[in-house]
Formats: sequence, structure tokens, C-alpha cells
Amino acid sequence: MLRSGFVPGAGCVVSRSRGTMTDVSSDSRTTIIPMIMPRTMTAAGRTEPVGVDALLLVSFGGPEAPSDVMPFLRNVTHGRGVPDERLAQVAEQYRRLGGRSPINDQNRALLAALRAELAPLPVYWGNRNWSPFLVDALRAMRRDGVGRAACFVTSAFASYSGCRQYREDLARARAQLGPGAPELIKLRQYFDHPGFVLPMVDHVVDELATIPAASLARTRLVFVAHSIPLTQSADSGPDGDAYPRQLAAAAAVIVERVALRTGRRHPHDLVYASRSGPPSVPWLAPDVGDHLAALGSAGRTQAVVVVPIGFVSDHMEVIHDLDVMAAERARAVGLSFRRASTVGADPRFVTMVRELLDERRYGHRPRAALSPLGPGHDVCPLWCCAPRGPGRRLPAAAGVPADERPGQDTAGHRPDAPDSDVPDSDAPDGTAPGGDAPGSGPAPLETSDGAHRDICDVHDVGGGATVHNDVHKVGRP
Ligand SMILES: CC1=C(CCC(=O)O)c2cc3nc(cc4[nH]c(cc5[nH]c(cc1n2)c(C)c5CCC(=O)O)c(CCC(=O)O)c4C)C(CCC(=O)O)=C3C
Ligand SMILES: [Fe+2]
Repeated sequence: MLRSGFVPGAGCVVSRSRGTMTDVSSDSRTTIIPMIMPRTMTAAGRTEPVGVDALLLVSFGGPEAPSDVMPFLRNVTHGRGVPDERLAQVAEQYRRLGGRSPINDQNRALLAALRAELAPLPVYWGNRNWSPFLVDALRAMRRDGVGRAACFVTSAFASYSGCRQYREDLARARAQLGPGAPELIKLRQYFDHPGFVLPMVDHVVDELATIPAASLARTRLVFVAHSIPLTQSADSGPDGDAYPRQLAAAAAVIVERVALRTGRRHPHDLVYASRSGPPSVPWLAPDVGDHLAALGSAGRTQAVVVVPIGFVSDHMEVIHDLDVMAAERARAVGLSFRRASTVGADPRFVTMVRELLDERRYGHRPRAALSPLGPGHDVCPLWCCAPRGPGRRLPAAAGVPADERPGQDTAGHRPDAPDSDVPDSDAPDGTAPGGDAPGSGPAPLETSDGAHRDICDVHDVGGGATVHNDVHKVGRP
């Protein structure tokens, strides 16, 4: 059994024992959420130090050859009813890159940097959707005697797709492996950690430096994240709406830090890319392409710096949806287009992983966070980012033990939802994670050019709108 990562004396802290306690959520809402969590957790949602034998880099995965593309896409969309036309369209995007996603090589670079940073702690790598798969990584860990590993996920934000789904896939991999599968903990979300945000500040400043001085007064920062269904957005985090709020918080930090560096506070927007699923299901909007077209038509903007805040590397969705598709929409309306790089394997990002790890294994404080929203919980509470209401409820690893074995009595209901005993108005029966059924809460978003232009004009007026209006309409009363 490897012991290199253990704090002397801390290895005996085992998170299997349970106690009931009360957690007051970290935001200003006063919802008291009764839940089951490890006895090692404090009321602030933090844990006592816990030793680990390894770090597991957990990522999305991507195809490495043309023959991988369709099987990979089927893994990604398994059971979520993504239409064939959409898959064919995405397959075409991968084929344009020679059938090879850049994401695996980016993870190899991050893995090498993490190994150098964390040695002698062993670092493993596993993906949700493509080789090396999570189960292979867990098998290698079991072989090497790893009893407990900390998971670092290449997604900075809360949401089913960006957090819980990884934990569900980890639970499935543990179940597949069977006895001796390592115990897993997940490092916290890092959307406003300096190691994630400050490299992006540099990248934005770099892009602004390429824009002629005469255009800078009419340059907007356009923050982009992966769109998700509105129901998924409303369900994100322990008490809803965490995804758009975390995105807005991280964007606001970057805008302020850029202003400190350049002396100019650029107006900014938060928009979304890569939506899929049937048009009848509302997703976070506006789409980055529609937004750029509207900005161009409104005529008050000369240049944009697109900031892919929702992503940690320049993978396929970034280079295709932004550098190809969004850039084309900008060009068509005469907008000068720049795109800031993601963090990738920036040394500060690598150091951040060490800091997140040391928070958990040594109890290091303070936990760095640059926005008023962070730092968030160390351990995702029960049903964090899970769909509300009746529906598919899968076990999720690396959270509270009860989440890995959802109880019969609560299956289909999220106990912290105020209306968990009555049919849920915005999560119809059978709603799968990812949302296949239209929600009734927020009004479906118009994405036609005309309607969209109206929305854009609203936030052009102030010149510095933080979040697009529609995210405020999402979620619970
Ligand atoms: C929030 C979020 C992130 C950011 C957090 C994170 O990084 O995890 C993300 C990342 C990524 N998404 C990626 C690729 C894909 N995402 C898809 C589909 C979907 N993503 C969703 C959400 C997210 N996705 C959702 C709600 C769907 C539809 C329903 C479903 O199927 O769950 C599909 C299927 C086809 C399509 O519908 O577009 C593909 C191929 C790649 C790899 C890129 C590469 O290869 O370089 C990466 C990093
Ligand atoms: Fe995706």
C-alpha cells in the first residue's frame, strides 16, 4: 500500500462513518438543508484532513482516430436522446480535425505537469468517454495499492454535466471494478480560484494588446461557456442556479483584473455555445454566434475578445465552435474577433491543483477564491447538481457516502427541494439529466435575430452588463 501522500496520523480519518447534521449554504439564502454527511465534515461544508495515496486526473476524453469518432459520440450521448443529425454534425467537426480531438494531448501535457508538481505522489488519468477510461485508471490504482485517491476534474463549474455526471461515472467505474476499488474524494470546484482565473486575465490582456488603440473604447469582452438545458442550470449546485452564477462571478473577476492591468473596464457579456438537443427544450442562451451577429448589427461594437471561461483547454468545442463558427459570424458583420486562450497546463493552474489537494490532505487555509461566491463546499452534498423531481437517480462517487447508494425512500425526490412531495412543475416525470422535456418555469428563449437584438440592446445601454438577462429568469423563486 502506497503511503507517500499521507499526512502522518491523518490516514485514520475515514469518511465512511455518517452523522446527520445541518448545513447552511454558503450564499445569502437561508435555506437550511438537512442532510447526511461524513462525520469528518464541519458545518461550513469543509472536511478534516484526509490522506490520499494518489491523484486521479478525471476528464472528458475525445477520439484519437477517425474510427473512434462514432463510438466516442455514442458514449457521450448514451441514453440522452441526442438526435442522429446532431451526432453527424459533430462527427463532421471531429473529421475536420483528422478524427482526432486535441483534448487527450492537452490532458497528457497537464498530466506530465501534475506529475512533476506532485511527485512522489502518483498521478493517474482516466476519462469519462474515451480511453484511457476511468475504470482502467481505477484498476491501475488497485494494482498499485492505492487505497484512496483525490479526483481533479477538468471542469471548474457546478452542473450535472460538469460535476455530478463525472461523479456518477466514477461510481459506475468503481462498481464495475468491484472489490478493492479505491475510495475517491473530489477536489472542490475552482471557478474563481486565482490559478484558474489569473492565467485567463493574462490571455485577455494579451488579446487586447493586439487591438488598435482607436478600437479599444468599442471592444467588448464576450465570455462563453457550454450551454446546458435550463432545467439543468436551475438544478446546478446544492441549491440551484450555481452554474450561471459561478460563470458570472468568474467573468466579473476577470473584467476587474483586466481593468486593473489596462486601465479600461470593458463592457462584457456572458453567452453560451455548443447547445444540442431538440429546439423545443430551452437551453441557456444567447448563443455566442447569435450574440456576435447582434452586436455587429447594433453597430456600437468594433471588436470582441471572446473568453472561453467555461472550458479549461482549447479542445474541439473551443476551436470549432469559437474559432470557426463564432469567428465566422463576427466576420460576417464586420466585427474584429479575438479569442483568449484557456488555462491549459499553465503553471499557476498546476499549482492550483496542489493547493486544492493540500486543502484536503493537510487542511491548508485559506482556501483561495477571488469572487464573493467562493470558495464552495469541499464535498458535494447529497443530490448536488442532481435533477429535481422524479426521474433517473444514479449513484455518484466522491461525495457523501449516501450519494453512492441512493436510498429507496428518497429515490426520485430531492429532499432539500421545498416541494419534493408534490409533482414538480418544472421537472416533468421522466426528465433525464440533461433535460429531454421542456421546462415550464422560465419562458422559452427566443433565439430569432429580431428577438435577440432586443435583448442585446438592453444590455448595451448600460455598457457593462454582467450577465445576460435570461439567466436571472432561470431557477427557483
Ligand atoms: C457543461 C459542459 C461542458 C464543460 C464541462 C466539462 O468540460 O466537462 C462540456 C465539455 C465538453 N463537451 C465535449 C464534447 C461533447 N459534448 C456533448 C454534449 C453535451 N455537452 C454538455 C455540456 C458540457 N460539455 C451537454 C449538456 C451536452 C448534451 C447532452 C449530453 O450528451 O450530455 C457532445 C455530444 C454531441 C453534442 O450534443 O454536441 C460532445 C461530443 C468535450 C470534448 C471536446 C473535445 O473532444 O475536444 C468537452 C470537454
Ligand atoms: Fe459537452
